[in-house]
Amino acid sequence: MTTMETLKNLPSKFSISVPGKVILLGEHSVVYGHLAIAASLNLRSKLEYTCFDELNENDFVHIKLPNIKLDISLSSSDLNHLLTSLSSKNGWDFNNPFNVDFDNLVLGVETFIKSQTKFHGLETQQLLGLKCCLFLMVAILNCPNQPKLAGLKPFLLSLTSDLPVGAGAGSSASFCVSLAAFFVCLASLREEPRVFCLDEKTKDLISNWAFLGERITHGNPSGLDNNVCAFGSLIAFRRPNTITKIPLCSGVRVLLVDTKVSRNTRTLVERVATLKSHHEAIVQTIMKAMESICVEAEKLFKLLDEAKKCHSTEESLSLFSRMEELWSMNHSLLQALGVSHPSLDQIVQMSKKHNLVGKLTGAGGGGFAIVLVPTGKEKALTLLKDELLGCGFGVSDVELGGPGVQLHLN
Ligand SMILES: Nc1ncnc2c1ncn2[C@@H]1O[C@H](COP(=O)(O)OP(=O)(O)O)[C@@H](O)[C@H]1O
Ligand SMILES: C[C@@](O)(CCOP(=O)(O)O)CC(=O)O
Repeated sequence: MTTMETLKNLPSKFSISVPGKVILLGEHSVVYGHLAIAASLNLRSKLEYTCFDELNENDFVHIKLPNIKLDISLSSSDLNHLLTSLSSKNGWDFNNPFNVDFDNLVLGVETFIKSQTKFHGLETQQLLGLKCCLFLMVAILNCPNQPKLAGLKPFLLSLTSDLPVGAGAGSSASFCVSLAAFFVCLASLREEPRVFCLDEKTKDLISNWAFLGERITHGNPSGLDNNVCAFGSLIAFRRPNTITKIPLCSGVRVLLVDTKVSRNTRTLVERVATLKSHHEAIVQTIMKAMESICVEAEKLFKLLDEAKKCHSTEESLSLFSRMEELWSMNHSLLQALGVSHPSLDQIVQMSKKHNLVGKLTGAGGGGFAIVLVPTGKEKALTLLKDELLGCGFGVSDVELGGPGVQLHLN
């Protein structure tokens, strides 16, 4: 498979891949405008597009989402029905996702879904996935000033992911960025000149569209997840849209530990909002401390990069040890916000026994913990992995960084 940056015409088949992410520091406080640090993962989602020349009225848009066991067909008349359900009177512009009449468009998509008996009985994850998909399709492909949905050739969109759904590894952002990239690509290739270039400006547009998809799933997302999935690498992020790429010393590794406890990001973000409304000054103080941790960590990552480049092992080890102190403090502050879970605390304790440092990642309440893997601690890591597996947790040793959204010709 060839990775491309530019497409000059719409091929009959192509695919898009997008990484998952791991938040290293600053989850939750990032929702309130504080700094956070996150990295892309080497686990990816892959969206495959296949276009059909023959018109099949009953299977005009075929969407396969095997990770959430959803396989649906929309006929041409379903599509017309979907478009007539949209009640937004305001125009919006493909290049300006934030001008979209979000609430009314979502309402239109919901009305359409409710009107279709074939969608009755879908589970929450399936409904959310379908809602995101249809919303991004109509919002991106059917801007009132340049309607592009009518006149499309029938196509199959199939999206599979290496990422566990709903565990804090960014499956939802990776899903939304994949969809946004696909529809932005289709929209661009239907206009003269028919060129789609995956440059930084386009990645920003894709990320902003994906943010609206994330709003459907999460309610009040910070924007961190869609940005790190779109741009990849290691980034420091501040709401609404300040992104700083941090040079990534090669081979920064973390152990992802799956508690196998399911949780819901929206509920956890709401839990913190409630705590904040009850104890404004205290929660603000906790969040300011998280901000300071992230500012310090950003500096340490830069120093680590330099130390690694100079092969200064002693300096690297001392910087890793300071980073571990920051991770440990961040976990305790998240505990204070009420978003940890006994299984997450158990993983942090087990890591400590082996002289390693872990913390929760993402919304908390279950999902994943991450353990920092400094150079030279291989033996401790192996022992910890065995112990974690023995307790029924899942482990995967992952390298941080790697490309954001990519385009592939099959
Ligand atoms: N591979 C996928 N296929 C379809 N929908 C997905 C996929 N991955 C994520 N989603 C959507 O994202 C939601 C999970 O979001 P969330 O709970 O935030 O999990 P995570 O922390 O993994 O991002 C699912 O309910 C589903 O709607
Ligand atoms: C809690 C929060 O900071 C991170 C949520 O992460 P996740 O989607 O659960 O991995 C929310 C956000 O940034 O939108």
